[in-house]
Amino acid sequence: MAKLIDGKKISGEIKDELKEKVAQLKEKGVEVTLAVIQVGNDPASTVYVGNKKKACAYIGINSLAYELPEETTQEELLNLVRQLNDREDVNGILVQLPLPAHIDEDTVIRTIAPEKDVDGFHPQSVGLLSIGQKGFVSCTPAGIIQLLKRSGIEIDGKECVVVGRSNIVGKPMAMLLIRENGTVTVCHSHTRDLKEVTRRADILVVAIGKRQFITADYVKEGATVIDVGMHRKEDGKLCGDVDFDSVEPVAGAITPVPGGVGPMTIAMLMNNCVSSVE
Ligand SMILES: Nc1nc(=O)c2c([nH]1)NC[C@@H]1CN(c3ccc(C(=O)N[C@@H](CCC(=O)O)C(=O)O)cc3)C=[N+]21
Repeated sequence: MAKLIDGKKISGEIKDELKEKVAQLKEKGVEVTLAVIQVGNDPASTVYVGNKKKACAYIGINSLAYELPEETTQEELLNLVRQLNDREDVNGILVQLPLPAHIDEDTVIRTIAPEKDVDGFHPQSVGLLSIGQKGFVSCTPAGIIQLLKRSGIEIDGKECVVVGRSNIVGKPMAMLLIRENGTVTVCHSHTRDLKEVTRRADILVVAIGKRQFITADYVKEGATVIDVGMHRKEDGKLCGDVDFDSVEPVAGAITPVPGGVGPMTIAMLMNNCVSSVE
């Protein structure tokens, strides 16, 4: 029986800490403001954006919501980002991804002022992370480090295996685990014997985007398993990249979906907003 890593509870603790910080800042006359831009009305994006607004309201962060139509041109979006860059009362800017196909995400991300890049997606933020200097860190991997630390799971000296090499999860996850003195291996679609590699992991982080792909035979007895995936099943329920029922009996600790990594992503976004004014 694995220990359940409760992302909902831990994210709640972080949000309460941030609420206190924001109240103290308010006493000094400092406000925290996040601008969230959504282009089009993809239902999943609308749910996430709604969750972000709710978290802002709870903590006491002002949120400005920009809901732009699907037909918005790249230049119109860039102009809005530039306006927000120039506004002194806006501390953080988040452009919800994915964007419609006629807009180049990379150009949009590069246009966000690095000091307002609360997603940690700007090349400057990524560069600072890779040389171990202060900057915004991508929220999902930052949240995973918090889950491990606050669950008393040591990273120092451990075999850490990350499955997935995306710019927003896999790569920054590897960087953060290195920073914590883990021994890190990154696997991806060209990895020859995936199972052989994942079975070495003391800490296994799975971000491959394949529903319930990781089964017990990929996991060493007692390993910590972190599931970044999110898929909706035919019955409407959410599940991850890890087959929870298969892996849970062999793992030492495991995150559920929902209630694991997802809520931590939002808590770390809030944390980045607060540190953008500090
Ligand atoms: N610029 C940008 N930044 C992002 O951080 C970003 C994004 N674009 N695009 C989409 C992804 C996805 N994402 C999630 C956040 C919270 C949950 C979350 O709270 N999940 C809940 C369940 C939510 C539900 O019930 O649907 C859970 O796992 O317990 C999930 C996914 C942020 N993203």
